[in-house]
Amino acid sequence: MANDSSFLFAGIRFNRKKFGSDIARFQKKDSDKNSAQILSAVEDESEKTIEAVEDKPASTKKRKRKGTSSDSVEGFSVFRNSTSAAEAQLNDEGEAGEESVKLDKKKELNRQLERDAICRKKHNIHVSGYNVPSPLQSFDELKSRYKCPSYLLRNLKELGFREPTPIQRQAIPVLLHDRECFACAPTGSGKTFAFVCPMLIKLKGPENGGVRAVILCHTRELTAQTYRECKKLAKGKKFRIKLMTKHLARNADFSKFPCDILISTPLRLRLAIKRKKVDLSRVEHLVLDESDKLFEPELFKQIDSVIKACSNPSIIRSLFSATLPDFVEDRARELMHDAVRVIVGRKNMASETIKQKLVFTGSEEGKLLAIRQSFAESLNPPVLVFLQSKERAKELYGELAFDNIRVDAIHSDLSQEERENAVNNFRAGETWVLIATDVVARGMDFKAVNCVINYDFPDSAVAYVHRIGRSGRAGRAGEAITFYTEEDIPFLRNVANLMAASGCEVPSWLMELRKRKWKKHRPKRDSISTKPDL
Ligand SMILES: Nc1ncnc2c1ncn2[C@@H]1O[C@H](COP(=O)(O)OP(=O)(O)OP(=O)(O)O)[C@@H](O)[C@H]1O
Repeated sequence: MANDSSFLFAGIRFNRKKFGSDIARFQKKDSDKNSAQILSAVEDESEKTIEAVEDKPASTKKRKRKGTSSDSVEGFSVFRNSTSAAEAQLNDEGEAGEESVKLDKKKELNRQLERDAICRKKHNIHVSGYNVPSPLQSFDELKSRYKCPSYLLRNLKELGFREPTPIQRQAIPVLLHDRECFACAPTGSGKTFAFVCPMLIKLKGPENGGVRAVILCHTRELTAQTYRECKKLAKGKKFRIKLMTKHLARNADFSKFPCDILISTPLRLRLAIKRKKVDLSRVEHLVLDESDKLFEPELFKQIDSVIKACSNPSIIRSLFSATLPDFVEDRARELMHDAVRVIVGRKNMASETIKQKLVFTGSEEGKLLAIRQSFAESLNPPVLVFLQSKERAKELYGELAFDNIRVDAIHSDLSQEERENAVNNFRAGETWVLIATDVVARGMDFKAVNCVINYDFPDSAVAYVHRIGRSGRAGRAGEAITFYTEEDIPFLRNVANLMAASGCEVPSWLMELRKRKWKKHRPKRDSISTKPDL
């Protein structure tokens, strides 16, 4: 397991055993030799990963699909091989020019390609698409390359962001070049700033005349958190950033008050669209955060109406998540024009900074004993405990509420105010143990959660990755404990695979179990109680 912040700045999934020779190579001091070697390693990979040189910003006014020839990259279809695009650019420019100018340009282009390749290799960034902009070497380049305003640089400093995370290095330039983008990077790796930063730079300053940017999140809690983050990053500039509340969705007329950035759940925004209270035809930036969740059937209708309402032909859409199933990639390709695909580490992986453990509890009663024993031995708050339903969350709360620990619960049966209080108290450290359903499993940034306990086995690999990702954020170490009973054994191998892939030690017998298709495993479980049945 990687320690401290190395994960944050180096991406996930670096199998040290497998790539031992590469590590040795990277550690050599001779930088010329080093970069040449890395470059050749990258070139070796060029059939798998397309690296590209920084290009002029694409025209946003009338974006068309640039070619439909699709090559297979890492098993995925991409829009066009960007290596050939870089060469094409050279040929175009060179035909009329002097031979020496052409040569100089070629050299500069190669140097740029080399720098990009080294940076991407170092940070485990994989890109595909046509003419992918160069990654950021540092936050300083926000100023030198993109004239980032000083208020934003100041806010970055205040927040203590010294270096861009891998997703920020690549996604920010992509969006600043007006390219649509779908991105997958580990939980807690700074995806929010990766889409808010280019949005603020592009919007420049407040303007009247309708909503200019929309961020969609799947829960109210996440919209509130994103709103707060946006405000922090925009401090010093008078952007009108609005959080779509129930009241606004029902009553507000957005044509009557200015709004630069609107943050909403799809349900609330759809309601406002239906009531003709909001006009999205001028939206220039649309972000779908936790995009795979938004594309699930129960939310798809709602986001579809938002996407249709955002009818500006030069809109830039982007999709972000820590998990990117193939069906979302397919949707993204249908939806987007000339998009860039950015993957940090490997898709759908758990974060490497989390120490993961499986605990056999035999029965439901065994789980209750195990959690009590674990808290009695060492309770290291804050701790998040996940259950498969609100009924079970209430039951566990009923059991632990009198155990002399500061415990609270959050689930969909609570009012909005109660949910907000539960989140705020947990953030403030007043609640030590927060019992939750999957309502806070994605996107929520509770700083320094020491341990996530999967009291109930998660119902899918995606749920596992997001739940445990509430811990081990921003490069910090975290812990995840997953209880399992007989009923969960068929799915153990799937968790074991995720554990092994993120560098955790897994007993060999687990890896010998059969793999099962893991779809919505939510068995009926005995109720949680130590009281004898009467
Ligand atoms: N460049 C940076 N340097 C240090 N910390 C950062 C940087 N960028 C973001 N962070 C911090 O990292 C934490 C996680 O960021 P964020 O919530 O955006 O993660 P995420 O990738 O969206 O996670 P999830 O997939 O769970 O939604 C936040 O507390 C944020 O302030």
